[in-house]
Amino acid sequence: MVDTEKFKGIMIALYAAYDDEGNVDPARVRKLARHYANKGVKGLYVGGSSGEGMLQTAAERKVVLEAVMEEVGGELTVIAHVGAASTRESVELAKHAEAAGADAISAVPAIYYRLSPASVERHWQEMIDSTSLPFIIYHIPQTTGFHLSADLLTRMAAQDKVIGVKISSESTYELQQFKAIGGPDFLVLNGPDEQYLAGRSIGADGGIGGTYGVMPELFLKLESCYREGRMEEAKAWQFKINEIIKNLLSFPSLYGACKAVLKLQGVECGEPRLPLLPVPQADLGRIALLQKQIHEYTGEALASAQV
Ligand SMILES: CC(=O)N[C@@H]([C@@H](O)[C@H](O)[C@H](O)CO)[C@@H](O)CC(=O)C(=O)O
Repeated sequence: MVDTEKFKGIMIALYAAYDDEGNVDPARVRKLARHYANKGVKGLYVGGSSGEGMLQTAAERKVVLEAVMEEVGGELTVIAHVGAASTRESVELAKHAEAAGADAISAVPAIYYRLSPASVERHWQEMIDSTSLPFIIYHIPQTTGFHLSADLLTRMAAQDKVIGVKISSESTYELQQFKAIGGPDFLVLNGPDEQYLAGRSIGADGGIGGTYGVMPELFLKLESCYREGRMEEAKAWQFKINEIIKNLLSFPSLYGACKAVLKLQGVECGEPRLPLLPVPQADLGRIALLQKQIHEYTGEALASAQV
């Protein structure tokens, strides 16, 4: 039986970190991972959507995971997203994740081809069978086009190694249904950061999110209010977070905006890889204003923690 406690809480979907020429930069990856370890988050989700795993070669993805493990392995929970277009590459990455010491692997159904449930099941099963690591399904139908059915989830969740699902679809009803299918010990991790509180309230055990990375203190605060039953306060923090997210989503790419904000926080991880667009020069003033707002809210969150 896998102890799932270490997967519950605030898990950052780690951004990709590149040098100024756009190459994966292990030193910047380590600095980014350390930045979050120092903030007190539960763990990192490496190589997912925010991590641009789908835009990197398998060799690059291995370098990223190794850098993360060297910096925070054993200190933070590390989930390696190993999903790739082919099952072969996903299995290669899964085996590498086990050798590197990751705590779990996770994968999207696959990309580009329209796949049948049988095909996705086989794809995931090959990864699951290739290691002794726990497996977390990554359900993100708006990007993969594959909708995880109750039937398939039921079959997957029946396996001991399949410990949970990260659900990035926007339906909290679906989240609640997934929890009901998996049962109380099956992890359900909230994907839409805008609905963290709604997801938690309806059964999520924690969350994995991309925007957590520019405001971890606010999500940690929201989580602690929720745990302590201070729902009105939790709601107020979720609303503040949503102001920031709405703003982040107004830039040409979310990840470009997040990285530009992070740079102002003193952590450089380059621009996103094309086709994800960086922030245009003309929009840098808006990024500065956004960072100012995050800074103010973070100050409030930290001050209220001391009361
Ligand atoms: C569709 C999507 O990218 N969803 C994000 C959210 O963090 C999302 O960026 C946020 O809710 C803003 O819309 C995460 O669920 C994805 C994620 O955790 C990842 O980067 O792997």
